[in-house]
Amino acid sequence: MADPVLSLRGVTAGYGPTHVLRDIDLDLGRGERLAVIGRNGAGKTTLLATIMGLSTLHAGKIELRGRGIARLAPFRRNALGLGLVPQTRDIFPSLSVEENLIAAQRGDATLEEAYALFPRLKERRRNGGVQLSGGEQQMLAIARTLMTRPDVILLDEPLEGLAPVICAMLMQSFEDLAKDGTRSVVLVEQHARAALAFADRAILMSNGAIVHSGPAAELADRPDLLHRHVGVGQTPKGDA
Ligand SMILES: Nc1ncnc2c1ncn2[C@@H]1O[C@H](COP(=O)(O)OP(=O)(O)OP(=O)(O)O)[C@@H](O)[C@H]1O
Repeated sequence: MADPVLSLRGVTAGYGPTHVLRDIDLDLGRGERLAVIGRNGAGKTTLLATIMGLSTLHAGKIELRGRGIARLAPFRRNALGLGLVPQTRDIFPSLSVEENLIAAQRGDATLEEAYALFPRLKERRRNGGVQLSGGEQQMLAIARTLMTRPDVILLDEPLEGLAPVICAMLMQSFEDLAKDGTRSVVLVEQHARAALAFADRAILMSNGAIVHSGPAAELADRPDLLHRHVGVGQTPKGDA
């Protein structure tokens, strides 16, 4: 890939002395949509954590726009354009929606942009984080990350535990985020079908390694691979 925005080479990482990721090579193009698929414990969250600097890097290189970032603290990586929406959402429950957004604001990011993406948050702007539904909390978590002006957005299982109608709304927001082609979006999802329909390219992870990488549409036509590598109950057809 010519001039990837993000590049990992020979990355082995984990938590303390534990090794979880094994020899990961990955390039992400500018504006690319990448789906990361795999069963529970495959290492998907650890991959995002490693890109953000939230795990222990044992070996390998991580570059953002050609600059080595492996030694930088997470907040420095965020300032350079990496934004993580964690599975835990990490909103401030005691602050209002608007206060949550302002607390995350960096540079010329505006509340209007966040509210344009999620009009529901504007309606709920004076509500406390704790008063929000699960779907609204996820919208707030995504909007908070957007307020840091990332050009690479890492989404960790954003659909988990949410009703189908909310999942559809969130998938539409990811389309909106990616549509002008300047932001790259990495979507970790157990809803394999939804993730593959969104993505340009997909990687399958198993046991801390990338076991398949290719066009998302191609993987969508490989029920054998999806069956083997996506967790129990994730039937390849008819998944949300
Ligand atoms: N903080 C931690 N300390 C030690 N080991 C961890 C830690 N977090 C995760 N692991 C281990 O790393 C492995 C990969 O976990 P990870 O959360 O990256 O998988 P995942 O593919 O994101 O799965 P899930 O869908 O359950 O989040 C698992 O064996 C897990 O037990």
